[in-house]
Amino acid sequence: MKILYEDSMLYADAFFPKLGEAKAFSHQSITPEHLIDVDVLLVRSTTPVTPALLSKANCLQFVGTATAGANHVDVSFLEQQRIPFSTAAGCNAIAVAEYVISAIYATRKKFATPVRERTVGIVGAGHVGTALASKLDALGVNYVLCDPPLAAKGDKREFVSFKQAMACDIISLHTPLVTQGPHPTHHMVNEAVLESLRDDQLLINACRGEVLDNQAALSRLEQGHPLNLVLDVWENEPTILTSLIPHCLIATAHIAGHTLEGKARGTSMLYQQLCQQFSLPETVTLEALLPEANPSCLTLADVLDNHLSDNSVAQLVHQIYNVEQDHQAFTAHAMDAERFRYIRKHYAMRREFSAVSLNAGNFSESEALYKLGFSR
Ligand SMILES: NC(=O)C1=CN([C@@H]2O[C@H](COP(=O)(O)OP(=O)(O)OC[C@H]3O[C@@H](n4cnc5c(N)ncnc54)[C@H](O)[C@@H]3O)[C@@H](O)[C@H]2O)C=CC1
Ligand SMILES: O=C(O)C(=O)[C@H](O)COP(=O)(O)O
Repeated sequence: MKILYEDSMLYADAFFPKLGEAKAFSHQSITPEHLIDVDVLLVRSTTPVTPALLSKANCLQFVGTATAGANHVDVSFLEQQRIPFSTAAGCNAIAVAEYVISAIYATRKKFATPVRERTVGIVGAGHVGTALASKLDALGVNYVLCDPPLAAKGDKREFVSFKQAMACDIISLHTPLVTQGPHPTHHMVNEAVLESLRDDQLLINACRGEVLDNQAALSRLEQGHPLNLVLDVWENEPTILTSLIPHCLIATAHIAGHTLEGKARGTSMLYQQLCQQFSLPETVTLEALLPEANPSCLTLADVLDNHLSDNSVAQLVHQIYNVEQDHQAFTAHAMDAERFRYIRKHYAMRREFSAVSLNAGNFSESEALYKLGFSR
């Protein structure tokens, strides 16, 4: 079996050579000729899987993306061609949720009300939205969920309307990019929605750039209306609207999902799916590959006051991941497509909270921190 995989798939060289002849490619140099005689194509979001790319594929039996989003793949074309396709659904949900938690606490001083007294409107209650909800629960922060497709499918959780979600103190977007059908998300946050936002709201977009009308946001800011933005994703990546960057409280290069665990899980999920698809035994496990975090253990007395104040949560969370550092790196130099790609390619992947165990001592709210994701 010939397997062609994108070179940014973490630990791919530990997994795929066990299944056949495995070869890496770079998204910038792949051509249709590379697909000749290939059985399996594995990508991340940087390789658009189009009819043109597959035009010379003569024996393709499986396409997989080691990502949650699939808007870079022409899924209906694969269906027409009867080529099985799989995503790595949920692989980086925790990573994105932890990015959002880090951002909420990094920007907290901009707002008069403490985080615990604000409500988060989570738009899209799938893997990421649910992981975020669970972490907010742990911290005692209120949230509401908005997900009309899930509500229509009979999900039993309580949902609010999009309008209600957009009235929340903090709005966090976690939908796929959908351009058709009853619940499109392309420019879901458009000029009219932006106009309805108050000065004391925070809008976080860590799903897909095109869900927020970037030009409308810039126009509003340039007209002098305050808009508190945290943007990890941008329209037209990597050729983004650079003039929007200086207006953002936090701006990053589509790295919310880039924890070591999130990327590794993406690769390992595709490995498992390939084994199933071709009835092959699974001989490699992710657990055996992940290195120990540094530090791998924190003692609470060193980092926290005696309760979960905003400052103490920020202090702890930011020891593991402070999104402000990614913001500094993103804004340190002039941005263009090359720089955007460079930052993503050389991103020093962070660890998830679960990689760190807490020595909680007598800390009264330690259970909340384990629920937030830290290990015991
Ligand atoms: N910044 C980053 O690094 C990452 C970005 N993402 C993006 O986040 C998206 C969500 O990821 P997951 O939660 O894993 O996907 P998911 O498929 O588990 O959940 C998405 C949810 O959005 C809901 N939804 C769809 N249309 C909606 C609408 N119009 N209004 C409200 N809800 C709607 C769906 O019903 C679904 O429950 C991905 O599709 C991807 O585009 C995902 C991971 C990393
Ligand atoms: O999983 C997704 O969806 C994402 O947005 C990924 O985090 C994108 O990462 P790359 O595939 O661009 O490395």
